[in-house]
Amino acid sequence: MSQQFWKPGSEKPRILEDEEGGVVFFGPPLSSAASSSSRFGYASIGSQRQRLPVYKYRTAILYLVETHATTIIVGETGSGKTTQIPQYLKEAGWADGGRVIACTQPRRLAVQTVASRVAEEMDVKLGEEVGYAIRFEDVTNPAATMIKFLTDGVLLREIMNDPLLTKYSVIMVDEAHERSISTDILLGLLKKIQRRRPELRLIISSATIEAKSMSDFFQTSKKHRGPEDHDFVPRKVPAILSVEGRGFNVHIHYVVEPVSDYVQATVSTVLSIHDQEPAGDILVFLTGQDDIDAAIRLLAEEAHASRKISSGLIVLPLYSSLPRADQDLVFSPTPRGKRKVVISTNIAETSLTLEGVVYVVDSGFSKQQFYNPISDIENLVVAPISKASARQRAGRAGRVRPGKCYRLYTEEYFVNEMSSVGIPEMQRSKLVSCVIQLKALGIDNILGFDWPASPPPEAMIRALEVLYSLGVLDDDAKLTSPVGFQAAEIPLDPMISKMILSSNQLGCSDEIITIAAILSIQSIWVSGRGVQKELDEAKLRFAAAEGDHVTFLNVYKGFLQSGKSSQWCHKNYMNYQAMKKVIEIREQLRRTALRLGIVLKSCEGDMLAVRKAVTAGFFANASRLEVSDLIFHVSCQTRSMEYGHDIIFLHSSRKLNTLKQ
Ligand SMILES: Nc1ncnc2c1ncn2[C@@H]1O[C@H](COP(=O)(O)OP(=O)(O)OP(=O)(O)O)[C@@H](O)[C@H]1O
Repeated sequence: MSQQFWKPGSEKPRILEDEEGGVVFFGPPLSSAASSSSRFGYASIGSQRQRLPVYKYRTAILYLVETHATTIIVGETGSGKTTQIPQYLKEAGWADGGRVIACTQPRRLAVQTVASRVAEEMDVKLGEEVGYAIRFEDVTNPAATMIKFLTDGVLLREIMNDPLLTKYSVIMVDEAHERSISTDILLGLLKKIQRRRPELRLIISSATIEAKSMSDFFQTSKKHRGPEDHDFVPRKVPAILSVEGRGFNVHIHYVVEPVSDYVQATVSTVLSIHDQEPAGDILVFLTGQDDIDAAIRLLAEEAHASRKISSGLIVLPLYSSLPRADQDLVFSPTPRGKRKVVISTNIAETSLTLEGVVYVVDSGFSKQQFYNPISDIENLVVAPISKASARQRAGRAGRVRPGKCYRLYTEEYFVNEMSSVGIPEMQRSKLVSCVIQLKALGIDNILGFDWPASPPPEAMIRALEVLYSLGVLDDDAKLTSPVGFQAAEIPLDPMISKMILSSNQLGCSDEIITIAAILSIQSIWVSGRGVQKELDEAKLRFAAAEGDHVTFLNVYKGFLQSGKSSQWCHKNYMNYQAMKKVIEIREQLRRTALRLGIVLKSCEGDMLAVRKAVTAGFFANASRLEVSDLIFHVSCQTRSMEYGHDIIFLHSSRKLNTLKQ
C-alpha cells in the first residue's frame, strides 16, 4: 500500500534510539512549530491546531504509522492526540478510496464532544466527513464519513457484522489506560484481526498508559524482521512515541491534612476558589449522582446562608444517566460575570475539553465495581482513584489557559500510597456480558483468548455457568438459537435480556421493558443525604408488596400520569433527570425488541406474569428468606437472606425488607 505522506528524503523524523526489541523512540524534529506557551488571546482554529504539542510530531506520527503495524503514543493531557491525529491521518491519505479512520473512546460523551470539535476544526458538518457512533445513535454517512469517533463497545458490535473491520484503514484506541472491559476485548480482537489484515494500522494512545507492557502485548513475533524493513511492509514490533510538552501549566495544590468528609470539603473548596480566585469555571470530581446531588444541595444552602460568597455561581451536575440536553449545558458559554461549577463523576475525566474550566477540584475517589466470583456478588463501592486518574483529572484544567488543580488528599498520600494505575475492569467485574459478546463474535475458546490482562478464571467459569443456566449457551458452550443469539443482540446485561425475551411468551413485554429501562440507570431517587426520612416516605407511596420491580412500574405510571412533570418528581423525591432518561432508554429498548419480533403487550395488572419474567432472568440471584432469631438479632432491623452459603442483608431501601413474614 502506498500513502502520500512521509517521503524518504523529505523531513525524516529523528530516531533517538532503537531499543532492544525494536521499540523505536522519536524525539521532536529539529524544526518545530511555535511554542505553545505563548498561547494567549484568540487565535484561529488553524493556528491553534499548529500550536498544539502534537503538531511538532506530525511527520513522526505519520512515519511510524506507515512503517509499523502498531504505534503506541503517549502524550500529556491536552497535547492534541485525540483531535489532531485522526486529522493528520486523513490529510495523509488514510481515508482515501472509501476507507475510514476510527478513533475509539471509552465514554459516549467524549465521543460526541470530540467528534463535534473535529468537525468544527475541519469546517465540515458533523455526520458527514466526520461522524460518530454510540449505542443507539449513529451520526455518520457511510458514503462520506472519513473520520469516525465511536465507543469501543460500538466497535465491538461492528465486529459482529464485519469480523475483519474491513472498512477501517487505521484504528486508534484512545484513552487505552482506562482498561474498560470493552477496551480489553477490543485490544485482544484487534491483535487477532491484524494477523489477518496486515495492512490495518493500530494506534494505542493515552496520557497515562504503561507503554512498554502495551508494546509487549502487541509484539507478536521477532522473527522475519529482515523482510519487514523493506518498503511499505509494516514492522510487527510496535513503535512507541512519546509526545513531549503540554498545553498550559496546571498548578497542583494538596490538602495539608486528610479530609474526613470529601463532599463537604469539595463545597468549601469551591466557595473559597470563588471568593479568592480570578474568573474561570470550576470542574469538580465526585463519585456518583448521590454525592453530586448532595454537593449541589450543600452549595445551595451555603448560597442561601451567605448571599455574598456564592452569588454568581451557576452549578451544574454531570453524570452519565443525565439526559443529553442537560449534559450539554456544561458546554454552554458562561455568562459574563458568572462562574460555572460543573460537578461531575469520572465521565469528564478523559478527552473532554470544557473551555472555561480553569480550576479542578479532585475528591480523590470514584465509584468502582468490585466482583466476588465466589459469592457472585458485585458491589459498586467508593474507592480511591489511581495516579493515572488523578493526572487525567488535573488535565481537564490547562487546556485553553493555565489552570489549578486542588486535590483533596495529601501530597504524601499521592506520592507514597496512591496506586499508579487502576485495576483493569476485567479483573474486578462480573463477566457474563463479556462472555456473551465474545461468543457472539465467534470466539469459542474464551479461556484461551489473548487478553492484555487475564480475567480471574473463577469469574470466567461463573459467567459460563450463569449463561448456561439462562439457556443462552448450550452443552458445548455455544450460543443457543434463538435465545442465545437474541440475547447477544440486546445491548444489556444478559439477565435483563433474558427477562425481556421471556416477557414475550408471558404477555408482559410492555411492563418488562419499563423495568429493564429503570434497571439500566443508577437510581431514580434523589440522594438520601439529609432527607432519608422524607425519601423513605416517598418510596412507601409507590411501594408494591411484590418488591422493587413492581414498585418501579408504579413509579413509572405515576410519572406518566403527572404529564412527566418535574414538580411531581420533586414532590416525590424522584430524580427528574433520571426519569427523563428512563423514557429515552425505554424507547430505544422498544425499537430493539421490535427488531427481535417482540411486540409490546401489557399484562393488564397480572403481576404474576411480570414476576415470572423477572425470575426467568434473575433466578441466579434467588435467596431463601432467613427467619432465624439469631440473624434478626445480629442484623437489627435488617432482613437477612441465605444466598448459597452466604447470609446477605437486604438494603434498608429495599421494599422486601419492610414486608411482614
Ligand atoms: N471543544 C473544544 N473547545 C476548545 N478547545 C478545544 C476543544 N477540544 C479540544 N480543544 C483544544 O485542543 C487541545 C487538544 O485536545 P485533545 O482532546 O486533542 O487532547 P488530548 O491530547 O487527546 O488530551 P486528553 O489526553 O486529555 O484527551 C485542548 O487542550 C484544547 O486546547
